[in-house]
Amino acid sequence: MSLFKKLKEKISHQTESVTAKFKEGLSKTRDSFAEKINDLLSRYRKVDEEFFEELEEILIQADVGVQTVMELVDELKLEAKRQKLEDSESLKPLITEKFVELLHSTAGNQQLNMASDGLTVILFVGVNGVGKTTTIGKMAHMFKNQGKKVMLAAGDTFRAGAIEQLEIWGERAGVDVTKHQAGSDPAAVIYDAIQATRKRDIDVLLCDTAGRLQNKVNLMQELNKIYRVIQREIPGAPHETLLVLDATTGQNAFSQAKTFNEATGITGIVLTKLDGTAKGGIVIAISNELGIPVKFVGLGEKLDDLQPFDAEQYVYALFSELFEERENQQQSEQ
Ligand SMILES: Nc1nc2c(ncn2[C@@H]2O[C@H](COP(=O)(O)OP(=O)(O)OP(=O)(O)O)[C@@H](O)[C@H]2O)c(=O)[nH]1
Repeated sequence: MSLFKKLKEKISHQTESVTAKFKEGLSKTRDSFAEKINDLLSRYRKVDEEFFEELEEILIQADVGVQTVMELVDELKLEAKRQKLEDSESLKPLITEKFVELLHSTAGNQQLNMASDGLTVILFVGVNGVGKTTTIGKMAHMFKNQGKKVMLAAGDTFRAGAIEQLEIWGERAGVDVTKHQAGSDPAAVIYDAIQATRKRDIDVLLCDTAGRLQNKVNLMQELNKIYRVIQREIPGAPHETLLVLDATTGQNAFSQAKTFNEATGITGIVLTKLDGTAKGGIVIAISNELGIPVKFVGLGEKLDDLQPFDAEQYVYALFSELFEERENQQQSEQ
């Protein structure tokens, strides 16, 4: 069975709408990526050093990350040699396979860690403008659809407008928001929110925080205080600390991830605005080079555009047209 068919089979257990979302959300990346790879394949019948160099270039341009690209291409070269693959066409399934392999081996556990009993607390960190508030709103909607009772805590008391913005998302998702006045202590907001969850039998508490990267010491102190409050109230919490990163910022996302990871232990990444970039290869670079799993991706602005990250769906969305087109072409030539 061709790799493409295997991939298709693997994702067939999911609903078509998820496949469609990934395809639509990754259309910019696919368009530039697929076009370049198609062009490469048509120019090189036989693979040689130059072919691999050009492939490296394409992957780096898609923000896959230099270190990851080197690893990937070295493995491809070795595997091509081992399997005695010489024509470029036969290398294509191998490229896809390596992408999936890499994502599986480095991405770690993509499932959200939820409390086995009682309240699950999820902390969101990240700089302003990355889509943190939007992500919290989308996630509230997702949990609500799963039948869970959700509450939001307006822990970004620093940025003007952040509390109101969270309230708007709370309304949209139909969930309550615990808030204090702007400028108040974020740890106190989160403490109050935890007390409120007890009265209202809440399953999941999603906590916003301020993203003041300019001052790492402040950031650390603030987050540590929040942690202490949460841990004292709910043993084992927070169950997740999710770093929200904007895919369109490319390499900037890396430095943010490094700083936040030093300031606090990140358990997962939410990569937003993947639909807004042609450089969607950043997912691979982030999971491979930072060793932190990408747990969710933002594929659009609507409430249901936040999707659990799925390596197969991602690779299928990037490569399916390329495969389908080529397979159809080959069939019509036969
Ligand atoms: N296309 C697209 N837009 C997104 C996505 N996620 C967020 N956005 C948009 O990004 C913009 C910023 O998002 P916000 O959540 O308002 O960001 P913010 O409030 O500055 O973020 P924080 O300060 O991090 O809370 C908004 O216009 C969102 O609609 C996504 O996955 N795709």
